[in-house]
Amino acid sequence: MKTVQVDVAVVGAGTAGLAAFYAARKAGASAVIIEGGEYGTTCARVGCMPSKLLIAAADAAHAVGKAGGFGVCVDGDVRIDGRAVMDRVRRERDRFVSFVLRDVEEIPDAERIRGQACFVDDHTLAVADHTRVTSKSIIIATGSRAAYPDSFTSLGDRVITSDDVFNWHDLPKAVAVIGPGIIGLELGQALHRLGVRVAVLGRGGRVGPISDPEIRAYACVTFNEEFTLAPDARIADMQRYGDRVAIRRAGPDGSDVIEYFDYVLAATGRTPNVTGIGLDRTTLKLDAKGVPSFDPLTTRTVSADRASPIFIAGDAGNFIPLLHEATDEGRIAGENAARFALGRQVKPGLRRARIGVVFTDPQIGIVGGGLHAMKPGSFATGQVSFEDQGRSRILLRNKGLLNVYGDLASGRFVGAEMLAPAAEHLAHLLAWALQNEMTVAQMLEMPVYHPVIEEGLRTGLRDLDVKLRAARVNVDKAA
Ligand SMILES: Cc1cc2nc3c(=O)[nH]c(=O)nc-3n(C[C@H](O)[C@H](O)[C@H](O)COP(=O)(O)OP(=O)(O)OC[C@H]3O[C@@H](n4cnc5c(N)ncnc54)[C@H](O)[C@@H]3O)c2cc1C
Ligand SMILES: NC(=O)c1ccc[n+]([C@@H]2O[C@H](COP(=O)([O-])OP(=O)(O)OC[C@H]3O[C@@H](n4cnc5c(N)ncnc54)[C@H](O)[C@@H]3O)[C@@H](O)[C@H]2O)c1
Repeated sequence: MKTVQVDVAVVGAGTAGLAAFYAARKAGASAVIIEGGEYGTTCARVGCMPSKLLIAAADAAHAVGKAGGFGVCVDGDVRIDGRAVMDRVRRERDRFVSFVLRDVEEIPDAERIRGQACFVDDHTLAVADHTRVTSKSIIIATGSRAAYPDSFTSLGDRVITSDDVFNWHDLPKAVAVIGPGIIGLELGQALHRLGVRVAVLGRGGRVGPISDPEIRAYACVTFNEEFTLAPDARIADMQRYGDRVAIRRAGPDGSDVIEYFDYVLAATGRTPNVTGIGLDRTTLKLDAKGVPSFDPLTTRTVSADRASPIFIAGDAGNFIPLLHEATDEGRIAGENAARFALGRQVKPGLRRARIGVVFTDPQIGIVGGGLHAMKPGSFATGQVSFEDQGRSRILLRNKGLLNVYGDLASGRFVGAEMLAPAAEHLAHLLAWALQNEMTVAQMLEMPVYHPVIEEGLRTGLRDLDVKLRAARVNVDKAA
């Protein structure tokens, strides 16, 4: 058994782990990074990048279908070559992965350890059966994995997760996507646009990360115009039937509907990789899901009896499982783990305004914590529909509804939920305003070009401004 002694040991060489490792070294600590799986990160291998590559192909197919609306006639058959689609997805994915691999290979061999790491105690890790690492502080950056109910396993190789999709060499004919969350909606719509028969089936009525009932209802109708989305599908039974899966569920009129699919794509959520890594041998406090409790500002975990030497970052912490948050948390964890190891004070790091984008069409955008996180009665809502919005109509992308929320007491913008064309851009503008604590009146002083989709956002903000002013007049009158 080899032994290694360092200031900081990072478990997991994903986005958060790499950011943590570089930050710890930059802060003057000696560090090692331990990887139990393949190098390359979830984002590049099976996450953000391949999913957006698949969506890009789907959007190209969709654009051909819409061209007639502009008087541009594509005569003859439009054929989707599934092999070519998947070939590009895998080729470009491999290119993104290669950039990560190049960076990882620049890390000196002595600072990189391969193998599954497991805690022995708060300061010690066993890596596979070959290395024991003793470290002044440790960062858990082990990521997450797709999770689905045990009952799905009876479907054998017919149940797949998003990881499997990006290794396909061709497109199947029919896929049932279970779980209308972020992954289910993105992949479900993309597969549909690529000619796969798709049904996206949920439980309980959720649609992606949307918590505003108006936006959710609008999204549900809009997506259903294109493909089957049943957020509360009431699946009675899923059975393997030869090489296919038969799904029995209640149809709209209450009668039984049975449909057959090549695969069930389980998109029922992800679970942090914190089981089986020996956390029971540490002094960490764990939440109900077995995830270490931690302070999101410092990323330091909470230990039973003293200042914890263990930090956590990225999906492993299950706080905001998004790429840019993994990078931020990794950097904060790396800096703080180094400070702790070198006998300095742990400090809060920068946490940015919350933003979420789902790459459907129209896209979903959430800014702030979402409607469900806001105190009832404390805010007003401004609204805009994109159905008659100038630029959106020009582009034939006039589908969408946006709600913006403003704090009644301060007049500040506090969040938004939308299904909108170019929501990725609208959400960024709004997130920047949120982080700068702008009032709605200040936001309306900002320039808006013509004709652009942002004019729609301005209409929503004007509506909100009127409501905030009216509320203030009422308060003044009452006083
Ligand atoms: C299909 C899909 C699409 C996505 N799209 C987006 C998107 O568009 N935008 C966005 O912001 N986010 C997106 N995400 C989320 C984003 O990919 C993750 O939030 C991010 O990759 C998490 O990074 P991480 O460093 O925490 O985990 P990872 O990159 O998974 O790194 C964790 C590493 O730890 C290793 N590991 C685990 N256990 C051990 C152990 N015991 N010992 C040693 N090593 C270990 C793993 O092998 C892995 O390499 C998507 C995710 C998926 C699945
Ligand atoms: N664009 C992006 O930023 C992006 C894209 C993909 C993934 N991600 C990240 O990946 C994470 C995981 O995504 P996800 O879509 O797997 O999880 P999710 O939590 O967003 O969605 C899971 C969905 O499955 C449903 N569900 C759970 N169990 C079910 C069951 N038995 N039957 C039917 N439905 C069921 C839930 O109600 C929910 O709608 C996201 O939270 C996000 O952080 C982000």
